[in-house]
Amino acid sequence: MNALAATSRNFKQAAKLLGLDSKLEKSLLIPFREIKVECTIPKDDGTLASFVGFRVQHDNARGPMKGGIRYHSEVDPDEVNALAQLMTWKTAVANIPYGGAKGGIGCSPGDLSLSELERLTRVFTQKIHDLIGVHTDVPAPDMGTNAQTMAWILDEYSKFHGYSPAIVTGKPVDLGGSLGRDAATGRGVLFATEALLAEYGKGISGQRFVIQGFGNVGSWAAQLITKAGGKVVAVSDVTGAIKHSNGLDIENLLKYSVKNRGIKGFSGGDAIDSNSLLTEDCDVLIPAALGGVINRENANDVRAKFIIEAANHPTDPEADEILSKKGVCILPDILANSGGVTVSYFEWVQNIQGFMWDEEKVNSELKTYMTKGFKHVKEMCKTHNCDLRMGAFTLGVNRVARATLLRGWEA
Ligand SMILES: NC(=O)C1=CN([C@@H]2O[C@H](COP(=O)(O)OP(=O)(O)OC[C@H]3O[C@@H](n4cnc5c(N)ncnc54)[C@H](OP(=O)(O)O)[C@@H]3O)[C@@H](O)[C@H]2O)C=CC1
Ligand SMILES: O=C(O)CCC(=O)C(=O)O
Repeated sequence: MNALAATSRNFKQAAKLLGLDSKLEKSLLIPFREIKVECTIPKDDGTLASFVGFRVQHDNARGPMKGGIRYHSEVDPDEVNALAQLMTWKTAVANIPYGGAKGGIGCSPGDLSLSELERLTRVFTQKIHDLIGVHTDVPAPDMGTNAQTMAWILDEYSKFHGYSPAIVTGKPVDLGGSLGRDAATGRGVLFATEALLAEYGKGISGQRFVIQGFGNVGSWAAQLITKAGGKVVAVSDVTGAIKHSNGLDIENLLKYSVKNRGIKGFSGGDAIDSNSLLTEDCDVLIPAALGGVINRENANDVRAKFIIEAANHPTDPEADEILSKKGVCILPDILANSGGVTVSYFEWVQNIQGFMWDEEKVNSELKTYMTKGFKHVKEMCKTHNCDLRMGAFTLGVNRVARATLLRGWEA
């Protein structure tokens, strides 16, 4: 099932549980605005290359639309639409004053030089600058983009609108980025996992983790889990997968992967088939890369007891059903990975206030938001007698529906 069909299916199930009016349901599902732009750049060798960029602004009932920008070969309009919708429910679950958006460019960032990436980012920003804004739509990093990408967007946007640090979050600290934003999604994953495991009388310490993806989210999650006493027994990235049943040396693996642009060839573990990573023996599985990776093909073989969705939409609804029958507990993306957008909100607040928080304050506020989010989701599970995914969806959708109704429909 594609990402849009899967996300819309979860939304509709939540709307049914909430008894939403059918017209309101339809209006919440349809995006506010879908933008598609053509971006042509001269490559370093002088030839021209064309790319298609997207920004889907899904909903703004609760505040400015917010969400990352992805650079990946598989970016397509349906996927961006689904990811934008997920942002709407995620910001509502986190209870931060935002709506949802997502963007992306269909490209392979690894095949572009730094100057080509800069040109592409600047052209994309030129094409969308009048449709984003500090109080309308605020981009951030996602797969294939990072603080440097945000710095280029900030610079290009500021040429049209005057210096505007709050136009993006996840930017370098030297340009007004927040301390702690880089680690925030991984740290939020740690806090959410702690909250979930505590319900089962368990802690991070002694649990065995498998992590798919060793980029921003996966590598921070691995470092923080290790620091908290967890054992990361297998990890993968695009170059390969590696396993060590006594726990990988994450610090060294990180150094190795930065130096070698991937984990392939790391000598501190055994190389395994990337396809088998998700079905490795472990207590907690953390997908932190692409969507749709846990599906009907492999769900029956998953051996983890808990799945923490650090990636967006890693689990297909068909897999959800299979895993639920197997008794696997899934902490859904719109709660599990909401630490990133939560600290993005802190960054935006700091930019607007013109005041910088120290890292301790950022991390402790993040813990408060993640813990509250988990508690509110559990309350919805109790009210609607549903699993954590539906608990999160009903919480998010209900908050957005209430804001929409309060704002009214008068033209
Ligand atoms: N960044 C953030 O703050 C947030 C991100 N997310 C979600 O988390 C996920 C990861 O994002 P992020 O860490 O930022 O992205 P990055 O681009 O930093 O990292 C992505 C990682 O996934 C790896 N990867 C890509 N394809 C595969 C594959 N087929 N198998 C195994 N690994 C693969 C990449 O490998 P390689 O580097 O070798 O290409 C890389 O290690 C995405 O789903 C994103 O939407 C959610 C909330 C916030
Ligand atoms: O930090 C943000 O604004 C958005 C992060 C994001 O894209 C996500 O949570 O999926």
